[in-house]
Amino acid sequence: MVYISRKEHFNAAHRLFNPNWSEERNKEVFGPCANHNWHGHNFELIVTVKGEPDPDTGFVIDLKVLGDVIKREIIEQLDHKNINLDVPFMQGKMASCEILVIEIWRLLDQALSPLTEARLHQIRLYETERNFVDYYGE
Ligand SMILES: Nc1nc2c(c(=O)[nH]1)N=C([C@H](O)[C@H](O)COP(=O)(O)OP(=O)(O)OP(=O)(O)O)CN2
Repeated sequence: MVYISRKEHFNAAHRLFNPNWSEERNKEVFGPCANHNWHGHNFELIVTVKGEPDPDTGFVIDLKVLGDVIKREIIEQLDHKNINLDVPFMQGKMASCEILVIEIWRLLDQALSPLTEARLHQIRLYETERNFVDYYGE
């Protein structure tokens, strides 16, 4: 089994805000990311798939295909967008990196399944240089 990864990048804005809470409660929980404090991040997205290398090509997956799928399904929807307002798959959801990575997995899994026998293994999403989340579809 070989694990192979592709890194992509997007810039997006968001705020952390629970509409069921008061502004005071939002401020208490989410601090400077809450309420009307819209702000942006330079996200790094690292997608790892796993599989056996094809004997004819030596590829688990063509990295060009993987990159194209990530760009089409994810980057085009998120880059230079407001995650809370502009991104259909995040409507009604909290714009945390945990929820974002779960939704990214769902979309990539759907898109990759018909194209390849390789399977998603891990998605790592950096929200800042120091804050990142890993998801394994569990
Ligand atoms: N569990 C989570 N906690 C936090 C999330 C999140 O998505 N899940 N998000 C944020 C903020 O959006 C952001 O990640 C934090 O920004 P910031 O404090 O500016 O992070 P930095 O690493 O750049 O800042 P330093 O404080 O200088 O390390 C908060 N929490």
